[in-house]
Amino acid sequence: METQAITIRRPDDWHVHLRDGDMLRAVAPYTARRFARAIVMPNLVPPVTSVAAAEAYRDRIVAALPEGTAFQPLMTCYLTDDADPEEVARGFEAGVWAACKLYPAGATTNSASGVTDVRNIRPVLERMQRIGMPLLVHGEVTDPAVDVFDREAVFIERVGAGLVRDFPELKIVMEHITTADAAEFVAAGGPLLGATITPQHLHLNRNALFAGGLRPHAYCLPVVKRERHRLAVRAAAVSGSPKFFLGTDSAPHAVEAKESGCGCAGIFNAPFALESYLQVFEEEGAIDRFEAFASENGARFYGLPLNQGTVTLAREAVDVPERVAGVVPFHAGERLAWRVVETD
Ligand SMILES: NC(=O)N[C@@H](CC(=O)O)C(=O)O
Ligand SMILES: [Zn+2]
Ligand SMILES: [Zn+2]
Repeated sequence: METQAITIRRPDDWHVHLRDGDMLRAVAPYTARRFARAIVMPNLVPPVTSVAAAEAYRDRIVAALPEGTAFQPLMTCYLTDDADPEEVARGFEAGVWAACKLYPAGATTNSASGVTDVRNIRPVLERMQRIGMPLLVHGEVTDPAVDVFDREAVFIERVGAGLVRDFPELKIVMEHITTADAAEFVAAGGPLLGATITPQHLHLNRNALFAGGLRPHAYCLPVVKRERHRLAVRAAAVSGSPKFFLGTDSAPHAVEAKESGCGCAGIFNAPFALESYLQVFEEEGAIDRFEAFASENGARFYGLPLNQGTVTLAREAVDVPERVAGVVPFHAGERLAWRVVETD
């Protein structure tokens, strides 16, 4: 008989953009109502590069949530060319930072201060390797000669493979993987190499960008790819391998910033993320592997305890509104098959 409901251990989101100010207050509750913890991206303006800035941001996140919300933001350090190994280690050892984030300069939203050449951060990476601090990677080259759709695969060739070779004891997460190349690279690596997977890269291929006209709300980075890549990423997500885990990359932008002559990259998927992922696991005949992907693999990779609470989803249709918190959510106007009915 068809599964009618599923209860899983309370999940974590291993990659989210909570933003700041009014946007933070508007969107953070959607992450906190579902996830016990989240790895919070540091690409604010200015970026979160110091321990003091991370602590202040963490306080603003907690203050943005309803009183008594049990949600733990896990902060990250935005690496720049002149990142200081001492500051990085100090923040990690003090329990402020859970990881460092590598943005190749210019690769994505608010990455202008990112790293221009990984050789510039070798001392930081050596230190991170020594203290067991994970490196989270936006894995795209920025070379304008490289086709936008090839930037992840070329990053693996030019940068990723070297990182894994030169830092064999460093925990590395390839964030928001989008290609068969990335899925294979991660699967072939050792246990210290993992990857996060977003809902949009499981649902959409690049046709979605042009379905009946230009679709800014399907635009994120890395951009969605060909169908064969979507299928490879789906296969990785449902494979049962502990190397792949949930990271929504929920990345809200104001409607005017998306629907523009030069629209921002990012999809706001926090409100219905679990419903969206579960639909994919069901389509792939892998409902029994959903809990590991959502609630276990990431925590084990990071070396953190598993959560205690649970979330229950039932087979009940839910209509995704056109706007949530004033932002267009992923799946806007669509009907999803599963609904969260209980969290405790
Ligand atoms: N994913 C996106 O398309 N956008 C993210 C940045 C990122 O994760 O690369 C954002 O901050 O808007
Ligand atoms: Zn990114
Ligand atoms: Zn992101």
